[in-house]
Amino acid sequence: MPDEFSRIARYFAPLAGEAGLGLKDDAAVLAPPQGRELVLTVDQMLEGVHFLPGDDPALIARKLLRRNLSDLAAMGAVPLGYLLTTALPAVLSEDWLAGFAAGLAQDQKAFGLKLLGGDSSSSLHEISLTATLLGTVAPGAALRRNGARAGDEIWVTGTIGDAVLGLQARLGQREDPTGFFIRRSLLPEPRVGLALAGLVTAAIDVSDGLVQDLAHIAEESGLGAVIEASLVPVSPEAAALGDSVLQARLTGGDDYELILAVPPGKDEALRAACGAVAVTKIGVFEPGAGVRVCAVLGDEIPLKSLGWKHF
Ligand SMILES: Nc1ncnc2c1ncn2[C@@H]1O[C@H](COP(=O)(O)OP(=O)(O)O)[C@@H](O)[C@H]1O
Ligand SMILES: Cc1ncc(C[n+]2csc(CCOP(=O)(O)OP(=O)(O)O)c2C)c(N)n1
Ligand SMILES: [Mg+2]
Ligand SMILES: [Mg+2]
Ligand SMILES: [Mg+2]
Repeated sequence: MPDEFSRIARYFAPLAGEAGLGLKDDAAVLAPPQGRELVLTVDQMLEGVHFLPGDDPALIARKLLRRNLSDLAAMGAVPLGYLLTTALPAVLSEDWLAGFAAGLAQDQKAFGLKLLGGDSSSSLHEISLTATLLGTVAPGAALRRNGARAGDEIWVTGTIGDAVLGLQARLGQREDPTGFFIRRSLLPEPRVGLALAGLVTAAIDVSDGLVQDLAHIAEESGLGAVIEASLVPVSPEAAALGDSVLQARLTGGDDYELILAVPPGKDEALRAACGAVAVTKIGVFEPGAGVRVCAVLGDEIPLKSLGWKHF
Protein backbone atom coordinates (compact mmCIF):
# COMPACT_ATOMS: atom_id res chain seq x y z
CA MET A 1 0.00 0.00 0.00
CA PRO A 2 1.47 3.40 -0.99
CA ASP A 3 1.93 5.91 1.83
CA GLU A 4 -0.64 8.59 2.69
CA PHE A 5 0.67 11.26 0.30
CA SER A 6 1.20 8.88 -2.60
CA ARG A 7 -2.33 7.55 -2.10
CA ILE A 8 -3.78 11.05 -2.28
CA ALA A 9 -1.72 12.10 -5.31
CA ARG A 10 -2.16 8.90 -7.29
CA TYR A 11 -5.70 7.81 -6.50
CA PHE A 12 -7.70 10.67 -5.01
CA ALA A 13 -6.39 13.82 -6.75
CA PRO A 14 -7.67 12.61 -10.15
CA LEU A 15 -11.17 12.47 -8.61
CA ALA A 16 -11.09 16.06 -7.36
CA GLY A 17 -13.04 18.95 -8.85
CA GLU A 18 -11.82 22.52 -9.10
CA ALA A 19 -12.97 23.32 -5.57
CA GLY A 20 -10.68 20.56 -4.28
CA LEU A 21 -7.63 22.60 -5.38
CA GLY A 22 -5.93 19.45 -6.65
CA LEU A 23 -6.01 18.07 -3.07
CA LYS A 24 -2.83 20.09 -2.52
CA ASP A 25 -4.08 22.62 0.02
CA ASP A 26 -5.36 22.52 3.61
CA ALA A 27 -9.02 22.62 2.65
CA ALA A 28 -11.38 22.99 -0.28
CA VAL A 29 -12.86 26.32 -1.37
CA LEU A 30 -16.32 26.02 -2.87
CA ALA A 31 -18.57 28.75 -4.23
CA PRO A 32 -22.11 27.49 -3.48
CA PRO A 33 -24.48 27.86 -6.44
CA GLN A 34 -26.22 31.24 -6.32
CA GLY A 35 -29.53 31.33 -4.49
CA ARG A 36 -29.40 27.72 -3.24
CA GLU A 37 -29.24 26.29 0.27
CA LEU A 38 -26.55 23.75 1.17
CA VAL A 39 -27.57 20.29 2.43
CA LEU A 40 -24.91 18.30 4.30
CA THR A 41 -24.86 14.64 5.25
CA VAL A 42 -22.29 12.07 6.39
CA ASP A 43 -22.42 8.27 6.69
CA GLN A 44 -19.75 5.70 7.50
CA MET A 45 -18.96 2.26 6.08
CA LEU A 46 -17.17 -0.04 8.52
CA GLU A 47 -15.72 -3.43 7.64
CA GLY A 48 -17.72 -6.10 9.47
CA VAL A 49 -20.63 -3.73 10.14
CA HIS A 50 -21.61 -2.34 6.72
CA PHE A 51 -19.69 -4.71 4.46
CA LEU A 52 -17.88 -8.02 4.75
CA PRO A 53 -14.12 -8.53 4.79
CA GLY A 54 -12.95 -9.27 1.24
CA ASP A 55 -15.82 -7.44 -0.49
CA ASP A 56 -15.09 -5.87 -3.90
CA PRO A 57 -13.59 -2.41 -3.16
CA ALA A 58 -15.29 -0.79 -6.18
CA LEU A 59 -18.70 -1.88 -4.85
CA ILE A 60 -17.83 -0.68 -1.35
CA ALA A 61 -16.93 2.73 -2.81
CA ARG A 62 -20.13 2.92 -4.81
CA LYS A 63 -22.31 1.92 -1.87
CA LEU A 64 -20.52 4.50 0.29
CA LEU A 65 -21.51 7.25 -2.16
CA ARG A 66 -24.97 5.80 -2.77
CA ARG A 67 -25.91 5.55 0.92
CA ASN A 68 -25.10 9.23 1.27
CA LEU A 69 -26.78 10.13 -2.02
CA SER A 70 -29.89 8.47 -0.61
CA ASP A 71 -29.87 10.92 2.31
CA LEU A 72 -29.58 13.82 -0.14
CA ALA A 73 -32.50 12.31 -2.08
CA ALA A 74 -34.53 12.10 1.13
CA MET A 75 -33.98 15.85 1.59
CA GLY A 76 -34.87 16.58 -2.04
CA ALA A 77 -31.34 17.82 -2.69
CA VAL A 78 -29.19 17.78 -5.81
CA PRO A 79 -25.65 16.42 -5.25
CA LEU A 80 -22.74 18.89 -5.40
CA GLY A 81 -19.56 17.34 -4.04
CA TYR A 82 -18.08 15.20 -1.28
CA LEU A 83 -15.34 14.79 1.29
CA LEU A 84 -13.80 11.36 1.85
CA THR A 85 -12.21 9.96 5.02
CA THR A 86 -10.31 6.68 4.92
CA ALA A 87 -8.68 4.64 7.68
CA LEU A 88 -6.93 1.69 6.05
CA PRO A 89 -4.96 -1.20 7.51
CA ALA A 90 -1.39 -1.36 6.16
CA VAL A 91 -1.91 -4.95 4.95
CA LEU A 92 -4.36 -3.79 2.28
CA SER A 93 -3.00 -4.06 -1.29
CA GLU A 94 -2.58 -1.24 -3.77
CA ASP A 95 -5.00 -3.16 -6.01
CA TRP A 96 -7.66 -2.67 -3.33
CA LEU A 97 -7.07 1.08 -3.45
CA ALA A 98 -7.13 1.15 -7.25
CA GLY A 99 -10.46 -0.72 -7.23
CA PHE A 100 -11.87 1.60 -4.56
CA ALA A 101 -10.87 4.71 -6.55
CA ALA A 102 -12.32 3.22 -9.75
CA GLY A 103 -15.65 2.68 -7.97
CA LEU A 104 -15.64 6.28 -6.76
CA ALA A 105 -14.82 7.52 -10.27
CA GLN A 106 -17.67 5.53 -11.79
CA ASP A 107 -20.37 6.72 -9.40
CA GLN A 108 -19.21 10.30 -9.02
CA LYS A 109 -19.60 10.55 -12.79
CA ALA A 110 -22.97 8.78 -12.72
CA PHE A 111 -24.36 11.11 -10.04
CA GLY A 112 -22.61 14.41 -10.88
CA LEU A 113 -20.24 14.67 -7.92
CA LYS A 114 -16.62 15.73 -7.53
CA LEU A 115 -14.26 15.03 -4.67
CA LEU A 116 -13.53 18.11 -2.54
CA GLY A 117 -10.99 16.70 -0.09
CA GLY A 118 -10.84 14.45 2.92
CA ASP A 119 -8.52 12.81 5.40
CA SER A 120 -6.35 9.69 5.36
CA SER A 121 -5.15 7.68 8.29
CA SER A 122 -4.17 4.14 9.08
CA SER A 123 -6.20 1.60 10.99
CA LEU A 124 -4.91 -1.28 13.10
CA HIS A 125 -7.54 -3.73 11.94
CA GLU A 126 -10.76 -2.88 10.10
CA ILE A 127 -11.30 -0.64 7.09
CA SER A 128 -13.25 2.52 7.91
CA LEU A 129 -14.62 4.78 5.19
CA THR A 130 -16.66 7.93 5.55
CA ALA A 131 -18.16 10.21 2.91
CA THR A 132 -19.56 13.64 3.65
CA LEU A 133 -21.84 14.75 0.85
CA LEU A 134 -22.87 18.28 0.01
CA GLY A 135 -25.96 19.00 -2.00
CA THR A 136 -28.25 21.93 -2.67
CA VAL A 137 -31.95 22.75 -2.65
CA ALA A 138 -34.00 25.82 -3.50
CA PRO A 139 -34.41 27.92 -0.34
CA GLY A 140 -36.98 26.38 1.98
CA ALA A 141 -37.56 23.42 -0.35
CA ALA A 142 -35.75 20.73 1.69
CA LEU A 143 -38.01 17.76 2.38
CA ARG A 144 -38.26 17.27 6.13
CA ARG A 145 -39.34 14.39 8.37
CA ASN A 146 -41.75 16.60 10.29
CA GLY A 147 -44.22 17.80 7.65
CA ALA A 148 -46.69 14.92 7.40
CA ARG A 149 -50.34 15.62 8.27
CA ALA A 150 -53.07 13.22 9.40
CA GLY A 151 -54.68 11.76 6.28
CA ASP A 152 -51.51 12.05 4.19
CA GLU A 153 -50.81 8.83 2.35
CA ILE A 154 -47.64 6.79 2.81
CA TRP A 155 -45.85 5.98 -0.44
CA VAL A 156 -42.56 4.15 -1.10
CA THR A 157 -40.29 3.98 -4.12
CA GLY A 158 -39.01 0.76 -5.70
CA THR A 159 -39.29 -2.53 -3.82
CA ILE A 160 -38.63 -3.17 -0.13
CA GLY A 161 -36.70 -6.02 1.47
CA ASP A 162 -34.40 -7.31 -1.27
CA ALA A 163 -31.18 -6.11 0.38
CA VAL A 164 -31.72 -7.93 3.68
CA LEU A 165 -32.37 -11.13 1.74
CA GLY A 166 -29.11 -10.46 -0.12
CA LEU A 167 -27.24 -10.09 3.16
CA GLN A 168 -28.77 -13.37 4.36
CA ALA A 169 -27.60 -15.02 1.13
CA ARG A 170 -24.11 -13.63 1.60
CA LEU A 171 -24.06 -15.05 5.12
CA GLY A 172 -25.02 -18.49 3.77
CA GLN A 173 -28.52 -18.30 5.27
CA ARG A 174 -30.47 -18.53 2.00
CA GLU A 175 -30.19 -19.32 -1.71
CA ASP A 176 -29.89 -16.57 -4.31
CA PRO A 177 -29.65 -18.48 -7.60
CA THR A 178 -29.77 -15.39 -9.86
CA GLY A 179 -27.71 -13.16 -7.55
CA PHE A 180 -30.56 -10.60 -7.59
CA PHE A 181 -30.75 -10.16 -3.79
CA ILE A 182 -26.98 -9.90 -3.45
CA ARG A 183 -26.83 -7.24 -6.17
CA ARG A 184 -29.54 -5.24 -4.37
CA SER A 185 -27.59 -5.51 -1.13
CA LEU A 186 -24.25 -4.44 -2.63
CA LEU A 187 -25.47 -1.71 -4.97
CA PRO A 188 -28.54 0.27 -3.92
CA GLU A 189 -30.23 2.79 -6.27
CA PRO A 190 -30.46 6.14 -4.49
CA ARG A 191 -33.61 7.94 -5.65
CA VAL A 192 -31.99 11.29 -6.45
CA GLY A 193 -33.49 13.64 -9.00
CA LEU A 194 -37.21 13.17 -8.31
CA ALA A 195 -39.20 16.44 -8.52
CA LEU A 196 -40.84 16.05 -5.10
CA ALA A 197 -40.76 19.64 -3.78
CA GLY A 198 -44.23 21.08 -3.22
CA LEU A 199 -45.76 17.63 -3.59
CA VAL A 200 -44.62 15.55 -0.63
CA THR A 201 -45.07 16.80 2.92
CA ALA A 202 -42.34 14.62 4.50
CA ALA A 203 -39.67 12.17 3.39
CA ILE A 204 -37.00 9.80 4.71
CA ASP A 205 -34.81 7.17 3.13
CA VAL A 206 -34.94 3.57 4.33
CA SER A 207 -31.56 2.65 5.79
CA ASP A 208 -32.53 0.93 9.04
CA GLY A 209 -35.77 -0.70 7.91
CA LEU A 210 -39.14 0.39 6.54
CA VAL A 211 -40.99 0.32 9.87
CA GLN A 212 -38.30 2.04 11.94
CA ASP A 213 -37.69 4.74 9.35
CA LEU A 214 -41.42 5.32 8.90
CA ALA A 215 -41.61 5.67 12.68
CA HIS A 216 -39.14 8.59 12.44
CA ILE A 217 -41.49 10.51 10.12
CA ALA A 218 -44.45 9.66 12.35
CA GLU A 219 -42.67 10.81 15.50
CA GLU A 220 -41.28 14.01 14.01
CA SER A 221 -44.68 14.84 12.53
CA GLY A 222 -46.48 14.07 15.82
CA LEU A 223 -48.59 11.34 14.22
CA GLY A 224 -49.17 7.61 14.05
CA ALA A 225 -48.92 5.60 10.85
CA VAL A 226 -50.62 2.47 9.62
CA ILE A 227 -49.40 0.39 6.69
CA GLU A 228 -50.90 -2.64 5.00
CA ALA A 229 -48.20 -5.34 4.78
CA SER A 230 -49.57 -6.82 1.56
CA LEU A 231 -49.25 -3.44 -0.21
CA VAL A 232 -45.53 -3.04 0.53
CA PRO A 233 -43.92 -3.38 -2.93
CA VAL A 234 -42.08 -6.65 -3.37
CA SER A 235 -39.76 -7.83 -6.15
CA PRO A 236 -40.87 -10.98 -8.01
CA GLU A 237 -37.82 -12.73 -6.51
CA ALA A 238 -38.85 -11.87 -2.93
CA ALA A 239 -42.52 -12.53 -3.64
CA ALA A 240 -41.56 -16.10 -4.57
CA LEU A 241 -40.35 -16.59 -0.97
CA GLY A 242 -43.78 -15.77 0.43
CA ASP A 243 -44.76 -14.51 3.86
CA SER A 244 -41.93 -16.27 5.70
CA VAL A 245 -39.64 -13.34 4.80
CA LEU A 246 -42.19 -10.56 5.45
CA GLN A 247 -40.85 -9.43 8.83
CA ALA A 248 -37.28 -9.45 7.56
CA ARG A 249 -38.29 -7.39 4.53
CA LEU A 250 -40.15 -4.79 6.59
CA THR A 251 -37.39 -4.36 9.18
CA GLY A 252 -34.10 -5.47 7.59
CA GLY A 253 -33.03 -2.14 6.11
CA ASP A 254 -30.31 -1.27 3.58
CA ASP A 255 -33.06 -0.56 1.01
CA TYR A 256 -32.23 3.09 0.27
CA GLU A 257 -35.72 3.61 -1.09
CA LEU A 258 -37.74 6.69 -0.09
CA ILE A 259 -40.81 6.82 2.15
CA LEU A 260 -42.97 9.80 1.14
CA ALA A 261 -45.91 11.46 2.85
CA VAL A 262 -48.30 12.70 0.16
CA PRO A 263 -51.67 14.44 0.56
CA PRO A 264 -54.57 12.38 -0.85
CA GLY A 265 -55.53 12.85 -4.50
CA LYS A 266 -51.99 13.41 -5.78
CA ASP A 267 -51.42 9.97 -7.30
CA GLU A 268 -50.99 11.23 -10.85
CA ALA A 269 -48.75 14.15 -9.92
CA LEU A 270 -46.57 11.87 -7.79
CA ARG A 271 -46.22 9.27 -10.52
CA ALA A 272 -45.31 12.02 -13.00
CA ALA A 273 -42.71 13.44 -10.59
CA CYS A 274 -41.15 10.00 -10.13
CA GLY A 275 -40.99 9.16 -13.85
CA ALA A 276 -39.42 5.72 -14.34
CA VAL A 277 -39.15 5.13 -10.56
CA ALA A 278 -42.10 3.05 -9.37
CA VAL A 279 -44.04 4.42 -6.39
CA THR A 280 -46.58 2.48 -4.31
CA LYS A 281 -49.15 3.60 -1.75
CA ILE A 282 -48.84 1.45 1.38
CA GLY A 283 -50.75 3.25 4.12
CA VAL A 284 -51.78 6.46 5.80
CA PHE A 285 -50.76 8.79 8.62
CA GLU A 286 -53.29 9.08 11.42
CA PRO A 287 -53.64 10.95 14.69
CA GLY A 288 -51.76 9.18 17.50
CA ALA A 289 -48.29 7.69 17.74
CA GLY A 290 -46.28 4.71 16.52
CA VAL A 291 -46.47 2.52 13.43
CA ARG A 292 -49.00 -0.27 12.99
CA VAL A 293 -48.47 -2.94 10.35
CA CYS A 294 -51.72 -4.61 9.34
CA ALA A 295 -52.54 -7.79 7.44
CA VAL A 296 -55.22 -7.96 4.76
CA LEU A 297 -58.13 -8.35 7.18
CA GLY A 298 -56.97 -5.45 9.31
CA ASP A 299 -55.42 -7.44 12.17
CA GLU A 300 -52.25 -5.89 13.52
CA ILE A 301 -49.06 -7.92 12.93
CA PRO A 302 -46.76 -7.89 15.97
CA LEU A 303 -43.12 -7.30 14.95
CA LYS A 304 -40.09 -8.75 16.71
CA SER A 305 -38.09 -5.59 15.96
CA LEU A 306 -38.70 -2.36 14.06
CA GLY A 307 -35.31 -2.23 12.34
CA TRP A 308 -31.55 -1.96 12.57
CA LYS A 309 -30.03 -0.17 15.57
CA HIS A 310 -26.30 0.20 16.27
CA PHE A 311 -25.65 -0.62 19.94
N1 LIG B 1 -22.44 11.44 15.94
C1 LIG B 1 -23.32 12.34 15.50
N2 LIG B 1 -23.10 13.66 15.70
C2 LIG B 1 -23.97 14.57 15.28
N3 LIG B 1 -25.10 14.29 14.63
C3 LIG B 1 -25.38 13.01 14.39
C4 LIG B 1 -24.50 11.97 14.82
N4 LIG B 1 -25.03 10.80 14.43
C5 LIG B 1 -26.18 11.08 13.78
N5 LIG B 1 -26.39 12.42 13.76
C6 LIG B 1 -27.55 13.14 13.19
O1 LIG B 1 -28.72 12.50 13.66
C7 LIG B 1 -29.72 12.42 12.64
C8 LIG B 1 -30.12 10.95 12.44
O2 LIG B 1 -28.96 10.23 12.04
P1 LIG B 1 -29.08 8.86 11.26
O3 LIG B 1 -30.01 7.95 11.96
O4 LIG B 1 -27.69 8.38 11.00
O5 LIG B 1 -29.76 9.35 9.91
P2 LIG B 1 -29.68 8.62 8.52
O6 LIG B 1 -30.31 7.27 8.74
O7 LIG B 1 -30.48 9.47 7.60
O8 LIG B 1 -28.23 8.54 8.14
C9 LIG B 1 -29.13 13.06 11.40
O9 LIG B 1 -29.55 14.40 11.36
C10 LIG B 1 -27.63 13.02 11.67
O10 LIG B 1 -26.97 14.11 11.04
C1 LIG C 1 -21.71 -7.14 7.02
C2 LIG C 1 -23.05 -6.46 7.15
N1 LIG C 1 -23.79 -6.69 8.25
C3 LIG C 1 -24.98 -6.06 8.40
C4 LIG C 1 -25.45 -5.22 7.44
C5 LIG C 1 -26.79 -4.58 7.60
N2 LIG C 1 -26.71 -3.23 8.11
C6 LIG C 1 -25.61 -2.73 8.67
S1 LIG C 1 -25.82 -1.14 9.17
C7 LIG C 1 -27.43 -1.12 8.65
C8 LIG C 1 -28.33 0.07 8.81
C9 LIG C 1 -27.87 1.24 7.99
O1 LIG C 1 -26.61 1.68 8.43
P1 LIG C 1 -26.44 2.92 9.40
O2 LIG C 1 -25.02 3.03 9.80
O3 LIG C 1 -27.46 2.87 10.49
O4 LIG C 1 -26.77 4.09 8.37
P2 LIG C 1 -27.78 5.29 8.50
O5 LIG C 1 -29.04 4.74 9.13
O6 LIG C 1 -27.09 6.29 9.34
O7 LIG C 1 -27.99 5.76 7.09
C10 LIG C 1 -27.77 -2.35 8.10
C11 LIG C 1 -29.10 -2.70 7.55
C12 LIG C 1 -24.63 -4.99 6.31
N3 LIG C 1 -25.00 -4.16 5.33
N4 LIG C 1 -23.44 -5.64 6.18
MG1 LIG D 1 -26.55 8.26 9.31
MG1 LIG E 1 -31.40 8.75 6.06
MG1 LIG F 1 -29.11 3.91 10.81
